[in-house]
Amino acid sequence: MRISLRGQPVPEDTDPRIIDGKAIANALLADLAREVAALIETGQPVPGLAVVLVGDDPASQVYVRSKARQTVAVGMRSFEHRLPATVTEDALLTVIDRLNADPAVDGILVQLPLPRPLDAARILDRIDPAKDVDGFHVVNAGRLSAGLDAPVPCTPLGCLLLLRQAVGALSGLHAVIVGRSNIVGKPLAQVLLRENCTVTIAHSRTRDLAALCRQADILVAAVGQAGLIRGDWVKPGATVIDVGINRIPTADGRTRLVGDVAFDEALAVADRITPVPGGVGPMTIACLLRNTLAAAAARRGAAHGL
Ligand SMILES: Nc1nc(=O)c2c([nH]1)NC[C@@H]1CN(c3ccc(C(=O)N[C@@H](CCC(=O)O)C(=O)O)cc3)C=[N+]21
Repeated sequence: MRISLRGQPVPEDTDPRIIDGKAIANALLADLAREVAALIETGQPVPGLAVVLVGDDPASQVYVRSKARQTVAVGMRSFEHRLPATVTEDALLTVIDRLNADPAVDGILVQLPLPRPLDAARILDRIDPAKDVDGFHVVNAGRLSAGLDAPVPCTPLGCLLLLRQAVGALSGLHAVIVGRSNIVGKPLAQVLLRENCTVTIAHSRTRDLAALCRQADILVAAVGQAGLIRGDWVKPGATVIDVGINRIPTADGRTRLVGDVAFDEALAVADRITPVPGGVGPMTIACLLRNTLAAAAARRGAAHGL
C-alpha cells in the first residue's frame, strides 16, 4: 500500500501517473498551519488576508468562500469585502487604500475578473506591493521578470510545486506553455526560466500548435478551452499540467468541470498529468495562503520556514 503526503493510505486504484494536486495542497496547508502557529507563538499578530469581491459572479463567489474557509483553517484571519458591480473605480480605490493602511491586513487579493468598466490594471497597481499576495502589481511582475525577489502569482507557484514533486529537477527541460495571460502564462514562463527550463510560450495564433506541443517535456495548458490539447499533441513521457477550469453542460442538464486537456487521451501518452478538478486548482489556494504568510513574516521582519 502506498502512503500519501499526509500519511494516509492511497486507495489501490489510484493511478500513480495522475498528480494528486489535492493531496499535495493539503500537505502544504498542514505545513502552513504549523508555520502560522509558530509565528503567533512568538507573540506576533495573527496574519490576515483581505479578499475584495466586486459583483455577484457565481464562480467568483464559490472561490472567495473557499479561500475564506481555508484561510481560517490554517489559523489566519480572513476579511471579506463585497462590493456591488456598480461600484465606482474611486470607491474601490478607497477600499484598497484603507486595506493598505490597515495593520491587521498582510495580504490583499482583488478577485478577477472585475466587472466592466473597472480598469483592473489601475486597481491592482493601487495595492501596496508588500501586500500584493497575487503578485499582479506591475512592480512585482517587473521584479519577477528581472530575476529579483517577488511574490510568485499563486497559480504559477502551484504549477511549479506540482512539477517539482512530479518531475524533480527541471533544469534543461523544454516547457511549452499554451496561454500568454498575465496571471498564468507569462509569470509561469518566468518561474520556469528561473528553474533553467527552455521555455516556449504559445497561444491562439501559434502556427502548428500541435507540432510545437509534441516537443514539450513539460506541457502546460492555460487557455480556457475545454479539451483543446489532444492526446496526439503530447510527447510520450511528457508531464502535462492542466490549468484550465471549464464548466461544460452534461447530458443530464447539469455542469461538469473539465480542463484544457482531453484527459483520457493524454493519460494514455503522458508520464504524469494533473486532473481537473483536483490538480492545479487546490494548489492555487494553498499558494495564496503561502504568499500571505510570507508577506506577514516579511512585514514583521520575522523569519519563516518557507
Ligand atoms: N485575484 C485573483 N487571484 C486568483 O488566484 C484567481 C482570481 N483572481 N480569479 C479566479 C481565478 C481562478 N482561481 C481558482 C482557484 C481555485 C480553484 C479550485 O480550487 N478548483 C477546484 C474545483 C473548484 C470547483 O469545483 O469549482 C479544483 O480544481 O479542484 C479554481 C480556480 C483563482 N483565481
